[in-house]
Amino acid sequence: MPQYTILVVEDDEILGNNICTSLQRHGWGAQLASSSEDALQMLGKMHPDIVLTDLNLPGITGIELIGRVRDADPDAKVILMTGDGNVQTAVDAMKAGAYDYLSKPLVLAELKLLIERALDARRMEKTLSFYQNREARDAGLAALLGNSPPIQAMKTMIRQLLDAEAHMAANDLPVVLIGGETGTGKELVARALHVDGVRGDGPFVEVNCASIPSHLLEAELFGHEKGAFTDARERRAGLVEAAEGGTLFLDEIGEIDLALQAKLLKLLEERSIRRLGSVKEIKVNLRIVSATNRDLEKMVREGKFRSDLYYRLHIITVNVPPLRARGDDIALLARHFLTLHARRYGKAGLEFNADALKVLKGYGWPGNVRELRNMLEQTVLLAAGKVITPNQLAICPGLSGPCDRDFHTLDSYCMSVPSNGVSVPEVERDLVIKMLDKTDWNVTKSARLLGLTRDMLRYRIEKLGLERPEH
Ligand SMILES: Nc1ncnc2c1ncn2[C@@H]1O[C@H](COP(=O)(O)OP(=O)(O)OP(=O)(O)O)[C@@H](O)[C@H]1O
Repeated sequence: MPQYTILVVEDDEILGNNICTSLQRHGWGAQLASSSEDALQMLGKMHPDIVLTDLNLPGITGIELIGRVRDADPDAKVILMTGDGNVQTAVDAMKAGAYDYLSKPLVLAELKLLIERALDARRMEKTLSFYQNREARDAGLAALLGNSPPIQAMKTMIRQLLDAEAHMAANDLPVVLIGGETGTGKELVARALHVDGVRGDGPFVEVNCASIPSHLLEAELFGHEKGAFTDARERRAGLVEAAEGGTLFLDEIGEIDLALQAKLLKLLEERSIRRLGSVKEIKVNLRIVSATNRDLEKMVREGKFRSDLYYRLHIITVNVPPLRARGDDIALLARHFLTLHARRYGKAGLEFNADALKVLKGYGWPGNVRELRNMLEQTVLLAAGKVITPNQLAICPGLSGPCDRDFHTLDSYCMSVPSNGVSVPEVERDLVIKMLDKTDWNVTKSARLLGLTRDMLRYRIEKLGLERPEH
């Protein structure tokens, strides 16, 4: 199925069919409507990316149709084909909300270029609205709960940084590297820097460098020209361009390979990119924040991470403390997530008893805040009464106390073999779900921690019919 669809509205059937054939030859889906009325009916079923309409149509005119399409499907881009070359018509079309216009007789190469541009714009808007919707759900620093000394010290440092940045030029903000174990809240910190900072009105574009295979990451980041590689059927802007005026958050920066590291260095140094297959430099104006749970210094020593990139990335470093070092914040966060999940599952009034709080505080939390949140979801789901006791907490009692083990070791500690037998497929399912929860459905990371390849894990996710739960 073609990735993009175009609805052509043209009452001259021969011309309309010719346009559709030409568009299909470029790999786009195209359908013909011979009147505006037909087009409006097809709109609901087809949800085209682009509506290419003639001006002079019987019944509803092309200009009127533009407004109707904008009302019915605001995401579709409308291009008007005008026969008269009249400037006023073009102005009316743009006022009505057209993306652009073309004069007849059509030059197919021009039409193709215009459609590529409109598709680019549409893709970019989609990306931005996705990120902006996500962003709207989260506040800035206020969303980072916790009053323990290490969290307070971190928040103070962030506030000082934001204060200093308020007096700086927006395109001169220092690059920030956020460090900390998995699940500590690095992404929340990155969002806080964005939302509470001078670029708060711009987009926040997050790229998880670990979840995109490295051969695709470059194209995702920098975009590509048509034909730059086998699958590059369209010209596409990358996520760096999508972050223009806002923040580019490179999560799990330690996972990118050395070749791409060189390109990132260029972005940081020259603030410009080149789409794959293009010779044109595009200047970008954005703030770069990155995060990692890896020891980048060690990676530099081992030759796995470029030292020049490392020095560029960590001009300012924010270290997010592990949950086990946050004392009373554990109880505060636990109560917060208990209330949150209880509301979701319609189980108001849940509370921990004193022993449960003691167990929570004494546990090592290798998966940090994410583990606490996920664990409590299960607790709430299974809770029969109002009071949560230690045995309702899905943590391994043997792990109470500081924990410095990795996931592999941890899970092997959690294994017990019931005397009435165990089903291996069930264990497999359980293990996959637990690991995906632990990594917030980061397939690459889960695969690594399970000792599988990404494809093997993907296969299992499909086979087991697993879907990421909505939060
Ligand atoms: N201080 C906090 N207050 C409230 N929620 C928090 C806090 N810290 C983390 N969380 C929540 O815990 C979860 C994990 O946080 P986040 O994704 O920011 O961690 P991370 O360090 O970026 O993880 P990873 O290293 O795996 O990418 C999220 O749901 C986040 O909202």
